[in-house]
Amino acid sequence: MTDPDALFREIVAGHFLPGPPQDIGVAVSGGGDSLALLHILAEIARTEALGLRVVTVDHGLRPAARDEAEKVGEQARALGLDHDILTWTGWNGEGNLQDQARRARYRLLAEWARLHGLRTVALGHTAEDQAETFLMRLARSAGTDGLSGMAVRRREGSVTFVRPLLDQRRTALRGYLERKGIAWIDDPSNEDDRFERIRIRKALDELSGLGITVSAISETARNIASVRSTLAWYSFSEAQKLVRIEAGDIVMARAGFRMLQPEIARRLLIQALLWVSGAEYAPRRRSLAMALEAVRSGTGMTLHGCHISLDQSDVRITREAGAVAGLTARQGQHWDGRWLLIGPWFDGAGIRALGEDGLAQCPDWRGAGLPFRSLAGYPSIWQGDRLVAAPHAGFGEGWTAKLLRDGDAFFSALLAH
Ligand SMILES: Nc1ncnc2c1ncn2[C@@H]1O[C@H](COP(=O)(O)OP(=O)(O)OP(=O)(O)O)[C@@H](O)[C@H]1O
Repeated sequence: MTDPDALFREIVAGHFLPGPPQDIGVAVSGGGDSLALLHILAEIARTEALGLRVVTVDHGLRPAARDEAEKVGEQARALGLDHDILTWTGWNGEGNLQDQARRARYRLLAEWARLHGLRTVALGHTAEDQAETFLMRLARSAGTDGLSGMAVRRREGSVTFVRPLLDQRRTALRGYLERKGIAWIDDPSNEDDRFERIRIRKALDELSGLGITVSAISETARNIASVRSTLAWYSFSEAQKLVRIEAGDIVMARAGFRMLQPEIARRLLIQALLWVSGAEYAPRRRSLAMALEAVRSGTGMTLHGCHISLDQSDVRITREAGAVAGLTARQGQHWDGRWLLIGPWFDGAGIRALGEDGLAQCPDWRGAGLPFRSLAGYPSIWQGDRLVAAPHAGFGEGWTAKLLRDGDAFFSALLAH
């Protein structure tokens, strides 16, 4: 009979080895899943060239959380590992708490990893987490992206999050901990019916009687993920043929865009809107459907802080001047998250959108090759009400605007999403 503990080690090790020696981070909440992950990794690290550093996020939401984090610290130290506690203090009492806490956690984990030079952070999600995520997304009528579930690996900037236990069952991991005599913490919010995830977890118990089991759902998520990869590949490949980047605009050949399958066109448009606006989320499905219809009928529209316009040959996605009208920045600061202005800075100079009023002062704007409407959303230098320079509209000497968003990122994001 196969030793179940050895099997866990083999499965987890397969995500990190073989390869050159490396140090990885392990995010441990103190719950059973992540604690099992910690101990399995520690066993692997005993014989392999794998360095571990452990981290716990204290969300500051429950008084006991600090204590629990300290307990994780004790376990880590007993294994001879360094442990850090990161504290989140960001909740303003508004919005979806669980969602905000999750986002903050990933942000803190990524910053922590960068600080310690770790390129990889392991997370303890299990097949149950995957099934719950799938059902939650089903409730929101998700498409292929959402129903693909969580990825085993997900890159965020220079840090990759890895979920080596994503195909493993929670009970099996609890069995591992029990065999080793390791105690874990049951988070009381795991019983709190106010949280959707908990209600879904309970519903899953019922559904499994109908054959809608954790493993069936996980397998479906994997099937859909495979379709998603195919769609992502075709989107990338079409983008290579149709898309060019002009200054800060995404421009797509109109005739080619018309010929795309609706799902591919949708993906290209989402990515263009995200790249131009810098937004974290895609627009809602309905808004996107309207935008695609507007492109098809040749009218264009405003969406997600961007303007979609058409001429004879192209579809252009540009920053909407109105969305950046109130944004200002000073020397050395980024404007609209993507522009840096370089030039003869002086006291009192500031950046803002060129706007129609600014453009009216740029007699040579046509020479720039960008439409009037686009140019209005580009950065310019002002001293009070006086326009000093508008690099994209050919106004003012000695100033350049450096685009900080990498054009390649547009194409690679099509593959990643
Ligand atoms: N407070 C935290 N500190 C560090 N890592 C965390 C924290 N919360 C969650 N994680 C990481 O994210 C993974 C999944 O998060 P989830 O919200 O399912 O955690 P959990 O319910 O606390 O479960 P677990 O039993 O895995 O610890 C965890 O396994 C762990 O790797």
